[in-house]
Amino acid sequence: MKKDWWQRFVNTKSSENIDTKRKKLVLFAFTYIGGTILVIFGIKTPAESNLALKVILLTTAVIIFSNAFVSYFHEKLEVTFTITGLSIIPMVWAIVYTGGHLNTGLYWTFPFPITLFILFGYLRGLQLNIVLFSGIAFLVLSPEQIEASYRIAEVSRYFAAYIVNIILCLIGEYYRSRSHTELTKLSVERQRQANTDPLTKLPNRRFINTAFMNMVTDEQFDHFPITIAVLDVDHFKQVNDNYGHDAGDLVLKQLADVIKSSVRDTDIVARTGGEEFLMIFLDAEIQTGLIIAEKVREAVENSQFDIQNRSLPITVSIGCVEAKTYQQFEQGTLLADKQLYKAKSSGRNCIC
Ligand SMILES: Nc1nc2c(ncn2[C@@H]2O[C@H](COP(=O)(O)OP(=O)(O)OP(=O)(O)O)[C@@H](O)[C@H]2O)c(=O)[nH]1
Repeated sequence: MKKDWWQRFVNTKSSENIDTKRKKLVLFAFTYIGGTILVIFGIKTPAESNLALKVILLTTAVIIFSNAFVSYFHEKLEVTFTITGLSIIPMVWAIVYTGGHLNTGLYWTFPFPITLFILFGYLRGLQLNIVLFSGIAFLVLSPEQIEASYRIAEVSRYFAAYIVNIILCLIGEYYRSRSHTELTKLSVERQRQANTDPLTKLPNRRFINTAFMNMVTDEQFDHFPITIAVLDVDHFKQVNDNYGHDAGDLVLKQLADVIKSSVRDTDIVARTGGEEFLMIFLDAEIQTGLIIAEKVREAVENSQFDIQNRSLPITVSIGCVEAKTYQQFEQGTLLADKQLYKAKSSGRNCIC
């Protein structure tokens, strides 16, 4: 909690989801369009003259169709992308080896570089494209080893066009990925600003009501019981009245540091109002919560608040309640406010 509280809560999931969605759409488009073409050519390829090609085209179609279908039922999309991506490579080699339909094999290799870049990103996509291209080059340059026969002029034009295709796809994917990263950073920074109190740099009320509330209501949140403690500066109006608003702001900044250094790293301290702070002690039943709150109260009482070459005495009152479930947490801040009111009525500089 003391440093970079935001790192604990930063949410890049929505941006990752957008990227995964894009890959998924490409995968489905590739599967349904590419798979249909494979089936058509698989059926058209005569079994007597080209059984191996027929089997490979139809088998790849079955793999990519069933892979896309199964992906509706599981979350591990990376596995889906890998299976489809890797099944493409031997199929392309087979097309080049046999020459494909009417010896047009080389022309059908052009859509695959971009598919690999989209499914695997620019780095792994480049590695897989190098593997794919090396295999194609080996086959094309070993005419005596393969069934297909390609003319020399056709092969050299093909290499030039295919390499240009890979380079353009690489450039496109690289800059797309870079702009996606930049946009994610920008969005994270905006989220951080929207959830941060500009004066104390602590989380603000918005953070508690949104990001933290989402975390608490998540099934995987296992930090109950928690103690909710509302802290309010005593007679803060007098600080403003006697020393000015800027001096009051300085006190609030120093106070934020004192509170943060008095609680545990796992605890949350937010500025939820003018001179009001909310502390959330995780894995702390009320007894532990009261001990931490007392530590905070004492630390504030014993701290020097240096304003205009003077040391101001500052005290705080704190209201604490325990929450064992997220439903209790929702009610917790209201109940803690009532406890705070009791502490104020009991003479301030105390905890209830
Ligand atoms: N400097 C400064 N003052 C603020 C800020 N937000 C609220 N305040 C002031 O905090 C003071 C709160 O005063 P009150 O609500 O009367 O409470 P109090 O004087 O602290 O008295 P008790 O809470 O009853 O002990 C007001 O003078 C507000 O103007 C802020 O961001 N900066």
